[in-house]
Amino acid sequence: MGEHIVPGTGKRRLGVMGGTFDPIHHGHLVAASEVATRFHLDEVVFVPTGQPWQKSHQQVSPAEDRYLMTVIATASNPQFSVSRIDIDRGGRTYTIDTLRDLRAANPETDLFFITGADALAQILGWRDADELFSLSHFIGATRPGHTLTDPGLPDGGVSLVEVPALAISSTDCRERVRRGDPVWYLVPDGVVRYINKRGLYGEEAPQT
Ligand SMILES: Nc1ncnc2c1ncn2[C@@H]1O[C@H](COP(=O)(O)OP(=O)(O)OP(=O)(O)O)[C@@H](O)[C@H]1O
Ligand SMILES: O=C(O)c1ccc[n+]([C@@H]2O[C@H](COP(=O)([O-])O)[C@@H](O)[C@H]2O)c1
Repeated sequence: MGEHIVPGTGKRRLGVMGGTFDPIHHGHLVAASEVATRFHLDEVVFVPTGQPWQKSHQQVSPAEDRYLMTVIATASNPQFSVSRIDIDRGGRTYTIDTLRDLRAANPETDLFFITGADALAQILGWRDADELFSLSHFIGATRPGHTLTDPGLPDGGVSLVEVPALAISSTDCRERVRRGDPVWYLVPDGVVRYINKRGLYGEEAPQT
């Protein structure tokens, strides 16, 4: 365990950044970019959740809005792409389904699932946690306010990596918009404009 580069197998290396992305912010983008460089990834695919079951107690913006914000935020980076698989599958989103589908669509590819320290600490509570590690390597990225520790995950299945710390959360971005405070420079400019255009996070915001 610890920060190390997983030895190459000669296969294509695909990073997978799953998230609710409500909205996507620069913390997500910096984590993906840093991990891509350190782990020599060929591509990072961002996968917005359909229904994030662990956030069922809170209101979540429509999947199409979260998907479009993710496309806008990643469009200028040739190494980044966005997948609709979790949205189009329907129902609650489980990472085991995400990885099975990506594995089926990309047979000659090594998968690297990227999570923040908060999500990494929860993985043993995810559906079919044992099988997750046979489908993908997991990379836990530092996140301000969350300690990056080994939560007892399988040997060799997880790497921890220090990324430049950005104390940004989607929760904070939503609250700032609700209060009328700016989110410029916390999220990409196009995402600020999209939030304004769609009236997200205000009193009249569209809901799922
Ligand atoms: N600032 C950040 N630095 C590193 N990783 C992050 C950061 N923000 C989010 N992540 C990671 O990105 C993934 C997707 O996060 P998510 O879309 O839930 O954003 P969030 O900011 O945690 O949202 P919310 O505040 O609504 O819970 C998770 O693995 C999360 O740990
Ligand atoms: O598979 C699960 O049981 C599971 C439980 C919670 C979160 N996840 C995944 O973790 C990623 C980050 O989730 P979130 O809720 O922090 O946006 C996203 O890809 C989710 O689908 C997955």
